[in-house]
Amino acid sequence: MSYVQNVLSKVKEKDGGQPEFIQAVTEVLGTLEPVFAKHPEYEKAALLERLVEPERVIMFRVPWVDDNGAVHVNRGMRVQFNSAIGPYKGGLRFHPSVNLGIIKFLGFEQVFKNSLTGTPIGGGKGGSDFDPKGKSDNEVMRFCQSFMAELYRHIGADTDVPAGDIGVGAREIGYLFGMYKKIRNEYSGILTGKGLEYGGSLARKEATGYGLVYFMKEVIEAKGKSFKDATVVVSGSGNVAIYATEKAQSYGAKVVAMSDSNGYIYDPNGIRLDVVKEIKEVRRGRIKEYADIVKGAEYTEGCKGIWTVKCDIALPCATQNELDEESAKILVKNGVYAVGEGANMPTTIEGTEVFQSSGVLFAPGKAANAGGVATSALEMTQNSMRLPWTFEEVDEKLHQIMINIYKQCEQASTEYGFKDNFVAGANIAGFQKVANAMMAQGIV
Ligand SMILES: NC(=O)c1ccc[n+]([C@@H]2O[C@H](COP(=O)([O-])OP(=O)(O)OC[C@H]3O[C@@H](n4cnc5c(N)ncnc54)[C@H](O)[C@@H]3O)[C@@H](O)[C@H]2O)c1
Repeated sequence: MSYVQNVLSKVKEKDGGQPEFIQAVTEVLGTLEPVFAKHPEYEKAALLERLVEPERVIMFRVPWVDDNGAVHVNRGMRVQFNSAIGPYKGGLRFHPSVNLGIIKFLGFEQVFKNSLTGTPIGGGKGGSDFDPKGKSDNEVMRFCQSFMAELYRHIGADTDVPAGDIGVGAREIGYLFGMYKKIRNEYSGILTGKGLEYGGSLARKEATGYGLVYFMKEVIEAKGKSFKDATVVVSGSGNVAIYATEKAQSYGAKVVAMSDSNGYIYDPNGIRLDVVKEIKEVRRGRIKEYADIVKGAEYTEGCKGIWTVKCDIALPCATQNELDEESAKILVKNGVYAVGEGANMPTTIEGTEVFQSSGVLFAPGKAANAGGVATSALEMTQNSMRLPWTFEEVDEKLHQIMINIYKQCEQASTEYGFKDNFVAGANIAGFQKVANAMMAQGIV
């Protein structure tokens, strides 16, 4: 058994109850064999064993009181996965599905993604099984305050800088930041995704979606294709989905479908993003309402059906494992030629294999959606300088970062004999920098 396989089987044994984490480790390690063949010194330093073990896992109780005076208790956690190249950085997710395995998978992915951005940030992730859906603003505030009353001792501008993720948007970041400042009496950039009035960065909101499209532009243009007049399907209708749609439309693409966790809308005339933004960003409603407002649009219950909509480019931007083998086969049959992951690990391993074996250009999330965290790093830079950049400055830097990530993936995949395999390219390029830093820093 090879060193890589050996470590993988140990992870499966030790973390058997964490399927998403095992999936993420399997996917990454599966592409690293040639790197270890070239670098036997990594095995001697037990590099992989160290890489798959978080540096620190913090788990804590989050008690809070609802508007009726009832007491609730949720579980909070922060996984500080790897700080070889910078302070831990990664989002907080508030969703009932959150458990340690999911947060570890996200933290593990984050290590490589952050490395790819070329900015000095390590990998971490956190969250809670709290569900903000249906809660009042005051309930969300009390929850966030209780969450930060514990988290504050573990984070810091040079230690760990969390951000938003599913269920953690501008409102939650504001409440979390306010509580940190009150407890510490310190005004520093301990969270990103902040409001513009208190240290946030212009273009952060747009960054993940825009970055995804910047990355896919490089991928498809290298093959002589273009977003102009391409038919695009975007799953989700949250932060990533909305701004991926906006940028794709600005390049002349026709986005015909979007979804939420209940179902999807199909609009043959092209999605009207102003309506989606009104429903999702202002009213916090359901995507279903779109079909009541826009003539000619249809709503279908069940979110998986979105992958039956014929398209040239698919951008899964909702959640993990939303695109499985069956859906991948339908997309291929319908002529999809490129898939770019806006969400983290939205495609199952089997789904990815379908795309790769069918010659579909497949861009994994850790490269394609890295624009969000890259811009968070730019927010950290602006906070340290105490000087904000304009929207155009940030957007230009983001665009350049995405082009660089594409180039790194391209070079690494070609160097190791995986041409056009962006999964291998992203894993190898992301890994290499972290591995070199870990080797330089000794056994820690
Ligand atoms: N926001 C960022 O900057 C960022 C950066 C990198 C990666 N991501 C990843 O992108 C994904 C989306 O994040 P977001 O920030 O847009 O979250 P969000 O909460 O703003 O939106 C998530 C959207 O997905 C929908 N959804 C949930 N489950 C679904 C399903 N099974 N099918 C269809 N739709 C479903 C929700 O209704 C919502 O519209 C997550 O995987 C997240 O980890 C986000």
